[in-house]
Amino acid sequence: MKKIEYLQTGQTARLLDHKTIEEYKIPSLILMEHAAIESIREIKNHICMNQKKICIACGPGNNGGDGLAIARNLIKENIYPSLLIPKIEKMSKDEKIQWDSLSCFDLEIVTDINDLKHFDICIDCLFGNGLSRDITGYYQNVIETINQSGSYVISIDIPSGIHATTGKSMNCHIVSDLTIALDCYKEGLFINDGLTASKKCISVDIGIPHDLHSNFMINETLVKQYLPPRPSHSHKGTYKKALMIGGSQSMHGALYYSAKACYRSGIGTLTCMIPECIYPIFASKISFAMNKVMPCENGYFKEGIVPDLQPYSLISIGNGMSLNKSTIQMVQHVLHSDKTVILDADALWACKDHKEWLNRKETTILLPHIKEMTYLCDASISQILSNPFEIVKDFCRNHPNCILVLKSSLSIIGYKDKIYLLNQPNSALAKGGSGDILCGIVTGLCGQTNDYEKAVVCATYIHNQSVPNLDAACCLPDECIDTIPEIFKKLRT
Ligand SMILES: NC(=O)C1=CN([C@@H]2O[C@H](COP(=O)(O)OP(=O)(O)OC[C@H]3O[C@@H](n4cnc5c(N)ncnc54)[C@H](O)[C@@H]3O)[C@@H](O)[C@H]2O)[C@@H](O)CC1
Ligand SMILES: Nc1ncnc2c1ncn2[C@@H]1O[C@H](COP(=O)(O)OP(=O)(O)O)[C@@H](O)[C@H]1O
Ligand SMILES: [K+]
Repeated sequence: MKKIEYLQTGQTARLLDHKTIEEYKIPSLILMEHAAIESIREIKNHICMNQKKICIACGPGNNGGDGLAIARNLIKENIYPSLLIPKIEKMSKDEKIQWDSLSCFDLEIVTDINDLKHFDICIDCLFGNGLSRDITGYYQNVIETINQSGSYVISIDIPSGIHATTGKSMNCHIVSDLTIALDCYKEGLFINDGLTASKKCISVDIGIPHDLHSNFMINETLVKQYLPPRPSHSHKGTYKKALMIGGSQSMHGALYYSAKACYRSGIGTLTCMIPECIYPIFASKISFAMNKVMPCENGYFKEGIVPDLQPYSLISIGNGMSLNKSTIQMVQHVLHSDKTVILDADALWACKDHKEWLNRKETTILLPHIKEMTYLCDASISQILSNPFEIVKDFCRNHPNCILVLKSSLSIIGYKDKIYLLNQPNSALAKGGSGDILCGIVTGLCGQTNDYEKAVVCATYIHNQSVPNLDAACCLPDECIDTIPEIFKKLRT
């Protein structure tokens, strides 16, 4: 079974290493030994090492120390790697200990960088989390030679040259076939140059106490723990009454998708508030939800309407509403209520000049894609793309009762000082309508628990897993929605 996986910046990962060593009194050499043993286990899961020419390229820090510990553990299995090593006097304290522990073995030392071209497998232990400046000269030469060698490249902790926090290449970087992140994934693996620096990324446990972590990768194991139960003896009133506000003449499909996905995800009762011009078509497509029909003007909600929100405990707003004054008025009215609110699509735009509306006592859940995120912060699309984790953290620090899902092929969820990352690209969702489905699943799950953080994590995962058995290019939103029951079933087993 897959395990719980963690996420940190370069700095916070170092802090956790430090805490483990200083407070938990676990020596760094023990962590290094775990790192070596677990890395070898994973390497074997990916490539056969027998009869292969293997080189371990070690840098001057503890990443290099990991490499030497891997070498010693491989010898136990009768595998004798060659080593590229720094000058002994440049080695860190722990790396020197690892080097001394190899003194009784006669491993080949690579002295000519050109010889790096002749290995089947290269284990990259040049730099990890301690990379502090641009790589030039000798190490640049090493990195470029490894990249051109055609070997199967395995990077330990992070591809050398990628900054663990920013994901930016420090002048040059290794491109790896497999990256084995030690203890936790570093944010830099998923952004900027980091995103394409590894073909595959996994993490291994190296003995850092799990309770030190509070930022998670969203995977099946986590979601199984977070999914709200569905007691057999429940009835519709056990769950919440949700109201979905949205729709307009030209976009009636958006609310239809949200409503259908919401019902598929377990809501107790659902009312859809729509402008009257779309009532006939909407009612002909949806029979399970109640409809609250409001006056309309030019195909949109009429300005100045003040709907009664009292019967509902959960309100989503925004899908298919359009950018106009009545949307702003409705969003203002909803955010001034004492209800849990889910803001999506055009409702996010409506908050552009009114961020103070988000300073509410009740929970507000926001589901922006990258463009919509520009309405919520003072950053451009390119600034958000190159720094998404910091943008999400900054927003959540300033809006402590908001749960933010920054959506793209990677989705980042922020709540207070916590971060979750979903990194499972699914291009079936790269279509209009997908966001509306997410809004529906979020509403459905929030209708079954008051732990909205967990509900949003589950919803984001369930949405991401909706892959009909069709080519990704060909899926319709309805077909994605129709996979939701199977995903729930799998999560409950
Ligand atoms: N005790 C710990 O903290 C553990 C650390 N581990 C490993 O240790 C790594 C971090 O170790 P370190 O902090 O020693 O850092 P690194 O091994 O990443 O490298 C730091 C060393 O590289 C030098 N350096 C940095 N940038 C350079 C550049 N551009 N050109 C040339 N030299 C450069 C620094 O002066 C320093 O000597 C982790 O990524 C992980 O692989 C693991 O062994 C697990 C336990
Ligand atoms: N390639 C992809 N991989 C994973 N998820 C994706 C991908 N493309 C889109 N998505 C997801 O689909 C949804 C699209 O939302 P959005 O852009 O708001 O769509 P719309 O407004 O058209 O309904 C988001 O949840 C996003 O994370
Ligand atoms: K490395």
